[in-house]
Amino acid sequence: MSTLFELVLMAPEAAVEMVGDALVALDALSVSVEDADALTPAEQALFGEPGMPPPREGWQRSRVVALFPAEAAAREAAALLQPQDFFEGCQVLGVQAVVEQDWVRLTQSQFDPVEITPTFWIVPTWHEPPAQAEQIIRLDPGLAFGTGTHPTTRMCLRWTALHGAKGQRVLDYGCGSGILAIGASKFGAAGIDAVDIDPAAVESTTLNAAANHATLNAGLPDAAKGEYDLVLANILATPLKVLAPLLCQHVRSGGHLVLAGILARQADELKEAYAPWLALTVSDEEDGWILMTAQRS
Ligand SMILES: C[S@@+](CC[C@H](N)C(=O)[O-])C[C@H]1O[C@@H](n2cnc3c(N)ncnc32)[C@H](O)[C@@H]1O
Repeated sequence: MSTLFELVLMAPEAAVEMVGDALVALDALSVSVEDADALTPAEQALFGEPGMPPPREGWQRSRVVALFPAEAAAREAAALLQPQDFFEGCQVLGVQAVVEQDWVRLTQSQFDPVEITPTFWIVPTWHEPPAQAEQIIRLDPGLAFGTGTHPTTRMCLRWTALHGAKGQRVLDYGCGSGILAIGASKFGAAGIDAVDIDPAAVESTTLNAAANHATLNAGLPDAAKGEYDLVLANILATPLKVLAPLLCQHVRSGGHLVLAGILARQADELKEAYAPWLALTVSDEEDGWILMTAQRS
């Protein structure tokens, strides 16, 4: 039995779906949109009682509730969503612990093996791998962000599978569960650093790497050192823009930068942010999310 953490926010009608996608990208265990009757008295004080006109034009009188396995994950999601210009008007109402329940069983029932390519699969430990799987990442969802169920993670893994990583030095920046770093190891990377601002993610990456017999160094962001053949970063557009000089400086001549967590409509602002160092192009797209990549000359 474990405690779940609930992140509750209000969003403009036009952004509710995108906010939901972003929360899924941050590995919320579930995201639901509730109607106005679900507003607590405190929320009603902020947003008006049910039946009243919306506080602002275009606001949906409902709240978005996302469940996270850890408080740090819920607070990180809140911090990432709040300042996004795309989510302007989005207001975080709070993060709170909710009733204890057997969320392990809950999440297990929601995760099946995930196909990245016909021969590359993410397989929860309680499942048998499919017969055609040649490269397999064994991962139990819920320990940290990154289960392979979101398009952003899948696109990064697919890129690695298609391009290979044999003998390459790889940096997974914002490693979460370590899934991208472990994926790179399955394709021959040698010398992998996986870093995250969240110590729980570093711990989870270490555990998942051991379970997958992947050799890597997991640590906080300052563990990223020098130049890499491949830099993978699946975060969100705003932090990716801030991180542009740092991430580019880690790409060696001839090496690749692979970015995810970007909505299709954010492509131009990302290109602009990276233009002083690298020319990003859109390499893949799934469900409105894009993969942007660049090769250093
Ligand atoms: C969407 S998850 C991606 C997890 C995994 N790499 C994947 O592809 O599924 C983003 C991760 O980036 C981390 N993160 C967010 N901002 C960061 C920053 N400025 N520096 C390092 N890590 C960051 C978060 O803690 C989270 O684990």
